Amino acid sequence: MKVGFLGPKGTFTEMAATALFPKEELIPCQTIPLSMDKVANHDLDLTVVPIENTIEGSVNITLDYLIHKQRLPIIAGVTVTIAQQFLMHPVQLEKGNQPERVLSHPHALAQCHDFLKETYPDATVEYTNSTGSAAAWLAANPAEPVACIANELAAKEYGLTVVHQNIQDYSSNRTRFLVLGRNDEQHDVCGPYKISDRTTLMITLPEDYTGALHQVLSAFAWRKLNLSKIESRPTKTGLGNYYFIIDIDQKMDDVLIPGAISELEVLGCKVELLGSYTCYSLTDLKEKTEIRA
Ligand SMILES: O=C(O)C(=O)C[C@]1(C(=O)O)C=C[C@@H](O)C=C1
Repeated sequence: MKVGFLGPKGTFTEMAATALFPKEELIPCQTIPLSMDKVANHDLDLTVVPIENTIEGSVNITLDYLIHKQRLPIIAGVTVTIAQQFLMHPVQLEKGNQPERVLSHPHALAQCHDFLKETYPDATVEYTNSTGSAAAWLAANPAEPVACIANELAAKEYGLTVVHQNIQDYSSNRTRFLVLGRNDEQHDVCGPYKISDRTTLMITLPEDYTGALHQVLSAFAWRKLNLSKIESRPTKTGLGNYYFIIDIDQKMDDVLIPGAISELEVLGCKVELLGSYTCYSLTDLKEKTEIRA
């Protein structure tokens, strides 16, 4: 089986993909949308994509591409501890150079904002497609006084030195990833620690309907269906038009969730099922060693 991830080697997405699919062929992709296109075109069987981070919130590119461009079903979820490291090329360290620029993925740079402001206030930041691609750039440009933010896997992969460890501004830094597949195929995911089941729905409210969101939430509340996330994103059709992504803390059943969906449809809402799946966790494995003191 071919499983895509945001490449190159050494990204957090690769960590998530390796944990869920240790025996499968993992294929690095340049961007998240490209990995989703490849699943739709049958070049890949599955892809692993970041969806939500404890510090930075939703990964909008994933959510928007999933909703508007490639509606791939969600097969599984996995939460990973995110420990960011400040890396430099050993050649630069031998020369005693300070970094003039710091490269990384926008989410990784945002997760380390306080650290950068306090420790390297004069360095400019530059965005890359992933933490791994920032590390790969450093490896290919040893003469440049540049640092990057990436993980320990990337330091090993690209021969870089960890100058500062665990530099994220909050020790509880976690990212949740989704596994996306195709409608017509079933896949076994073998996660390290199962933590919960989830059903994700996309709900579009009828226009100009007073109290619509309240009624939507009531349909879940009186059935005692626990919601772990509710998120609004623009429909992209006009200012003020939103849809809601709702995560319910259980798998699709025969009675409660179908009942809530029917009730919402009677109210004029459009309800689409994005997936009903198991969530795994990698965070318990390294929790104690990776948290910043
Ligand atoms: O650049 C990476 O290493 C990624 O896997 C992407 C990504 C993200 O999109 O948020 C994943 C986890 C971390 O939060 C930082 C970056």
